Amino acid sequence: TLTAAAQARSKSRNRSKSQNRSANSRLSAADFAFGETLGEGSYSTVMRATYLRTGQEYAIKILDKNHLMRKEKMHVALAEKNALVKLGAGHPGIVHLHWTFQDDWSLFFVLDLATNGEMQTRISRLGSLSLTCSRYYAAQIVDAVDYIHTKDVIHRDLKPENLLLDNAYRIKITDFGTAKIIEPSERANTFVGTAQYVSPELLEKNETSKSSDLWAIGCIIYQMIAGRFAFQGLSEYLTWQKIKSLDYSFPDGFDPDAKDLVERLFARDPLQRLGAGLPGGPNGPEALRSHPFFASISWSTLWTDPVPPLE
Ligand SMILES: NC(=O)c1nn(CC2CCNCC2)c2c1CCc1cnc(N=C3C=CCC=C3)nc1-2
Repeated sequence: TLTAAAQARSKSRNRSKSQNRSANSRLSAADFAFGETLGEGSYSTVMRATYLRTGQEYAIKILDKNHLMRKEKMHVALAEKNALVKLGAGHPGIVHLHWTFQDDWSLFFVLDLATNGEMQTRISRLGSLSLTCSRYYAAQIVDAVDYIHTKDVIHRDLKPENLLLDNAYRIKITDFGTAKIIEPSERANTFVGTAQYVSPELLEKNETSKSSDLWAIGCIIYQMIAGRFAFQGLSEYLTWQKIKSLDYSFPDGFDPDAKDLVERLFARDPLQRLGAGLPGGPNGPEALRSHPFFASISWSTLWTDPVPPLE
C-alpha cells in the first residue's frame, strides 16, 4: 500500500489536474457565437448568443471593465451580479443568471434569453391590453416581484421595458442593474428609476423600499389597461409634480376592480400600499393576491396555465 506521503502526493496531483481541467474548461467568449445586440446600457451591451457546446441560446450582458472602473461603477455591476445570484433559479418570472466569466476588458453575465422582447413593445403596438391579458400579466408581475422581495431584493426600476416575454409569452423581469439587496426592514436611499414610475417617497425623501416596487406595479397595471401613463407631464419635472400631488385620473370605462387596486397601490404612505406589510400580516403580499381584481387568477398554476392571447 502507498505510504501516507505518497498518498498525499498523488491526491495533490489529482487535485491540480482537476483544477487544470476546470481552468481549461472555464467558460470564455470563445465558447459562444454572438448574434444581434438586444440592448445597450451606459456600461453594458446585451447580445444574443449561442453556447457552441449545446446550441442553447442565451442573452449575454457584456460590461466594459475599463468604463466601470473609470466611472467608479464597478460596485454597481457587482451589486447586480449579487442580486441575480441571490435570486438564483427560484422563480420562472425572473431572468436567471446561468454563469459569469471575464476577460481583460469585459465582464460577461450569461442570462436567460427572452425571445419575445419587451412588454412595452406589445403595449405600444396594441395601444393597450385586454382586461384578461392585463390581469394575467399583472398577476405574473405581482407573483415575481413578491418572490424578489422574499429574497430581500428590491428592483427599483420596474417598467414595461424591463418586463420581457419568453418564448411562451410569459413574463421575465429583467435588468437588476438598479436592484438593491436590503436588510428586511431597511430602506435604500440612492436615486434611481424612470420618471413615470418613480414613487413619491423617492422624490420627497430620496428613499426606496419594497413598497416603491408596488407603486411601480400600480403604474404598470394602469398603463396596460389605459394604454397611457398614469403620471405624465410635459417635462420630467412636471411628471414628478403630478406624482407628488397624486394628480392622476382614470379614463371612462376603466375596470372598477382594477381602479380600486391601482388606487390602493397609489397610497402616498408606502406602508399603506396594498401588500406592503409583513408576510402573513393584515396587509402582507397575500392581501394583494386576494384583491378582487385577481379573483379569477389561479396563483398555483399561474406559470403553467396557457397564456391568454396577447390582445
Ligand atoms: N439590462 C439587462 O440586463 C438586459 N437588457 N436586455 C435587453 C433590453 C432591451 C431594452 N429593454 C430592456 C431589455 C436584456 C437583459 C437581460 C437579459 C435579456 C434576455 N432577453 C432579452 N431579450 C430581448 C429580445 C428582444 C428585444 C429585447 C430584448 N433581453 C435581455
